Amino acid sequence: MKIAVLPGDGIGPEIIAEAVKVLEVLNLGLEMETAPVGGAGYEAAGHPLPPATLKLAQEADAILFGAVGDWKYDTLDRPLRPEQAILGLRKALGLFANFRPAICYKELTHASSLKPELVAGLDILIIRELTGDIYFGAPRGRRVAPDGHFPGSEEAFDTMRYSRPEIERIAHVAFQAAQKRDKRVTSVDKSNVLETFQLWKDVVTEVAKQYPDVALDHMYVDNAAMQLVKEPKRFDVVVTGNMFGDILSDEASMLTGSIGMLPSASLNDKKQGLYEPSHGSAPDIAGKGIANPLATILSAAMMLRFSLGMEEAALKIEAAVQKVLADGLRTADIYSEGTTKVSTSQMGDAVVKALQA
Ligand SMILES: NC(=O)C1=CN([C@@H]2O[C@H](COP(=O)(O)OP(=O)(O)OC[C@H]3O[C@@H](n4cnc5c(N)ncnc54)[C@H](O)[C@@H]3O)[C@@H](O)[C@H]2O)C=CC1
Ligand SMILES: CC(C)CC(=O)C(=O)O
Ligand SMILES: [Mg+2]
Repeated sequence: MKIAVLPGDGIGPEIIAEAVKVLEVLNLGLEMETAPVGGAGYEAAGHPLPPATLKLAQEADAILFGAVGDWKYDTLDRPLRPEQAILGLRKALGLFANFRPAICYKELTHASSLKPELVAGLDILIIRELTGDIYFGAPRGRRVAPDGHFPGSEEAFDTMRYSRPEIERIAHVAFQAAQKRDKRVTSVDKSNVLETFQLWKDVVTEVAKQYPDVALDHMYVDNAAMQLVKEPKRFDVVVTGNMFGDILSDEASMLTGSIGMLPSASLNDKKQGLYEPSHGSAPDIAGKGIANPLATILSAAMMLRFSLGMEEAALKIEAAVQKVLADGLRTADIYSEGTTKVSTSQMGDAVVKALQA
């Protein structure tokens, strides 16, 4: 099994190092090859997604991805910005289905932004459509300013767009995921305002007829954002578009204690997948050794489960994460009084030790 390891920028290399440690100790015979991506790709090869990195990703059985981006690249034009690397990989590999499980470990109910009783036992699965919507819709651009200057500063536009097949396939993914869980799907849209999401709602409703065992409800995204903090346990599977899913998953992460706890899997129809934490490159804490590596380690577990068929090893990693939390080890983002604060690498070492026990 060949894994493309793409650490990226900011805390990317720090958290990926811990996930790699964890995979190595399991001795699964994985062949891991590292390549630069994002700002690191730009520095090494003049492009955030160098052709050699893309080729490695395309030929791998799975991709383990850190994060890309740094404020210092904000002045670059869009195709050269580090973030284009992750968008480009998602598009090139057809990774349309993004799974973001928001699980509140019982040890972290007090680290959540909500009252412990609201999040105890929380287990939501956000399924975000990942290759459509306003992040990819054409046309987009900036109008040339009257003085002929380009990019112009007069007007800018992006296009929100979904086609029926795109909505159908993500709806099937959501209903099939719900069948293995609590059999409830909430489809989040903005159909009271947007044509795109009227189509979304119609198509999801049609697809639901093929899954009579799953209960479907619809919710506007503004209300969903509110319900997530009011009564998060009312949700089981949430299915939504690319942008709403991006925003709601960051919000949901705070129910689990930290964005450093939210893993993700991005799959195509061949089950080839890219696995990354749901957070970004966190330039504000990069290089300090304080980032939480657990979202990345849990993403590696999802990789073993979804792309490599190694369920047992995935369960072992998840149990090891639970053990280190039960032992009271916490990175700064999930620290609370009475627990032991550890660094990024100490957290990774603790997971490794739990796996060896
Ligand atoms: N998939 C990707 O590569 C993504 C890249 N980005 C990029 O990352 C850069 C920073 O973006 P932000 O909006 O600041 O989002 P971010 O997710 O990087 O950080 C938001 C906040 O969460 C904290 N945080 C994030 N991950 C953490 C971890 N593992 N442990 C502890 N704290 C953590 C950060 O310190 C920061 O305070 C930007 O360039 C952005 O475009 C953002 C999201 C996803
Ligand atoms: C570059 C962004 C679209 C990445 C992001 O925020 C995400 O995937 O959560
Ligand atoms: Mg995001």
